[in-house]
Amino acid sequence: MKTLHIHGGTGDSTLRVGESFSHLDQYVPVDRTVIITDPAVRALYGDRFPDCPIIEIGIGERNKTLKTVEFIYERLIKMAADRSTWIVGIGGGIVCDVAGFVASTYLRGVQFGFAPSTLLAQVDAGVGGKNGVNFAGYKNMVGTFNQPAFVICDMEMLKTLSRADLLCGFAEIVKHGAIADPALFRYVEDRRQDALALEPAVVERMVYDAVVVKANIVNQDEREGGVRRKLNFGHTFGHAVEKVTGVPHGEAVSIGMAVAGLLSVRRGYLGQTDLQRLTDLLEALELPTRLDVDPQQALDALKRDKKRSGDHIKFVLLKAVGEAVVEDIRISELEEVLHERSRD
Ligand SMILES: O=C(O)C(=O)C[C@@H](O)[C@H](O)[C@H](O)COP(=O)(O)O
Repeated sequence: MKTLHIHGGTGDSTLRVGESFSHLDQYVPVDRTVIITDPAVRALYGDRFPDCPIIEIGIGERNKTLKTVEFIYERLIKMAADRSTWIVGIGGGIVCDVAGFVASTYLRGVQFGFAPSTLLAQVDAGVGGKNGVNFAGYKNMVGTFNQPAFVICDMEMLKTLSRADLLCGFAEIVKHGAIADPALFRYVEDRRQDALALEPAVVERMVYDAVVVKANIVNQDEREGGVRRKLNFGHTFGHAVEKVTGVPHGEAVSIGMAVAGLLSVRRGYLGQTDLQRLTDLLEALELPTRLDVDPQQALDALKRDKKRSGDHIKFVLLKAVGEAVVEDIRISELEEVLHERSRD
């Protein structure tokens, strides 16, 4: 097991990569803990949960809502959960987002931790203390910055993931390499077959290196005033694709990274060779890089992004593999790129 720390404004987060989630009882007071999970994760791992009350939420992005949050508040009140209660989210990105948001707001905040069960949640949603829910058609519109006391990344849990879920996690690992760690990017290029076969040492190294990138960025800018925006690489357009097509988050982010790569080339920041490396790697990981959606519909969804201001939007571009920059771009510039791409 390897340990990392995030020092947040509201508290510190200890990230334990390679720890077993069966050791959860060492990190929480079991008699004062409530677990939030979903039925699929409970069916797979419920027999190894510590003996605590469990609140189940529905599976899928459509449950990442204030309605689900309200349902949990009601259950917590019925259980007489008080300020000494701990909340632990065991599940994927949606469970972590909802559990983190509830824990940060119930009684103005109680202690919480995560055991993310998907690769995507281990390297992204579970780490960094940014949790929220969708609202009125806007993605992650209502949320909090608040660090979980601990995050347990148990590699064993990845063995029950579907191929599609696994690939979505690799999209976020590629993102971390692309924005800040060329060695991680190269390692994924070299060892992608072993990673897809879930070779334990290879996956654990990729998770650890990706978490190092995220922790370093969050330690510099917890509340996303500057450098943290780079973690949004591929997400600005990706969220629009996700909304319009309903494709899984990681696939949408993969398309978003390819589009951001094209924009980076167009602006003269990124060389064609590096763009090719990015799209080759995503495709080798069986991730999509092309838009199978009406560009206009995606643009309309993009205009509803919370990072838009007037006719500009904050966009993360690449200067090289391993180096990102955040720029305001005109939506019309993005429109040109999308129309060009859909004509190819
Ligand atoms: O932790 C962050 O900061 C990120 O932006 C990570 C993203 O990969 C993540 O999906 C995030 O939830 C997107 O945030 P949003 O602010 O664009 O809703």
